[in-house]
Amino acid sequence: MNIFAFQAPFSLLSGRPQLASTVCGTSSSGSLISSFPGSPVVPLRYNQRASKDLISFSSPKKFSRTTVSASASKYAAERAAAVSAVGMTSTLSRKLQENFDEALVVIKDDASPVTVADFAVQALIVSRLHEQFPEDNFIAEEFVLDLRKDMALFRAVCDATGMDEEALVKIIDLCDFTGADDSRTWILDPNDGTRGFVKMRHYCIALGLMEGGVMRVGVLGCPNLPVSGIVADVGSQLGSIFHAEQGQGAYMIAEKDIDTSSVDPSVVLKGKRCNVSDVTDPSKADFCESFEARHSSHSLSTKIAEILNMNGAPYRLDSQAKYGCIARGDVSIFLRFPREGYVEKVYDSAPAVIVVEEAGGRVTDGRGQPLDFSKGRYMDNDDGIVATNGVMHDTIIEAVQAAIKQKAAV
Ligand SMILES: Nc1ncnc2c1ncn2[C@@H]1O[C@H](COP(=O)(O)OS(=O)(=O)O)[C@@H](OP(=O)(O)O)[C@H]1O
Ligand SMILES: [Mg+2]
Repeated sequence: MNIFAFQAPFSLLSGRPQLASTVCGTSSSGSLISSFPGSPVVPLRYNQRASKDLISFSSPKKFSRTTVSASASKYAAERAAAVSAVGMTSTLSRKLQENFDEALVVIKDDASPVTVADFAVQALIVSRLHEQFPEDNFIAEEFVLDLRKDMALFRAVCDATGMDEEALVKIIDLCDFTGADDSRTWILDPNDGTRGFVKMRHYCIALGLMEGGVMRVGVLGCPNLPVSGIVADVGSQLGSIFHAEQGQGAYMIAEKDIDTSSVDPSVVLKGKRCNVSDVTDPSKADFCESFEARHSSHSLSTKIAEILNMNGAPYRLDSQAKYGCIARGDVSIFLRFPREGYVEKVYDSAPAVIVVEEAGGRVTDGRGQPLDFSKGRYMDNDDGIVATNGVMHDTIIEAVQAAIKQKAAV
């Protein structure tokens, strides 16, 4: 199948599903639609690019680190490479979601789905970064083992990336670094929120660079997130890319404004500065959480909201797009409480944390302790994750602890 050959109609409204159960269905044209009861179904069309743009993505112009001007920040070359690669693959993911083929989904051992987009994005980003930064290490979500489970999927990933089978396996196999704290390691979730992706909701391409155990760069590509506001409406322009570098602030750029054929910082590193909200009273704050109740306890977050007199219903959306919404002040609080036994992976949050922090926010575990991404693929954190605009953080942590105690007492 040539994934670039046609552009299926596609619509999406994100929002607060628990206000009234969100209606999801399939339109006569085959596209998934979602809406709130009582409101009209509003078809939204993505900005679409010519297919030749997509195909040229795999061969960007090359810039070595020495091409960065003397005044550029320490990780400007890395940030530009990451923004360019995420911009390119955001557009590819959109095409793959528009032309989603449910026959090409493999179920992994943890019972979660993986798609052509997950593998294609991982392969394209890692091959670009490996070419530019050959000494760097990679931790990314997907493994060759799952790619080999379905030959049709394997071939579709080759088609989408333009890579042959051998090259594809080599690149995906690069992504299981288990080394030391002082290394330079790229951390990638190529399709954060695959369940959202297959259900035509939100997902995110989340990429970060860690050096010496500290996050230095973070980039979030959110193809279905409007460039302003969380909820897509008629005429919304979709495709928000967030990027941040340690000490340099956080920025948001519309996906369509990125020159993905370049990795020159002066060309690529553009956007609007992100600042977290200035809400100081939790009862006036909006919060967000996972769409999937299996990923984060909605009952605990409801209790926390009660303690804080937060009357507004939460925004529920998949992926690290939620952290982008905190960074640009759309919402002020993000709560995440996975079920007992779930082991947090670094790519679930590392790229996003630096984006929120550089926008002035705070991200900790549910006890208020910093998150540690330096121990390899898996994190030692059983306390959930709380992200806020900073000023309310201690108050929210107190409420989290109070809610956990109340729940335990029942
Ligand atoms: N079992 C389990 N428990 C808790 N959290 C989990 C689990 N599996 C995946 N995650 C989180 O799920 C989101 C995306 O993960 P993935 O990229 O693996 O995709 S998938 O949606 O699970 O298919 C992302 O969170 P949300 O998007 O907020 O739901 C991951 O951090
Ligand atoms: Mg993923």
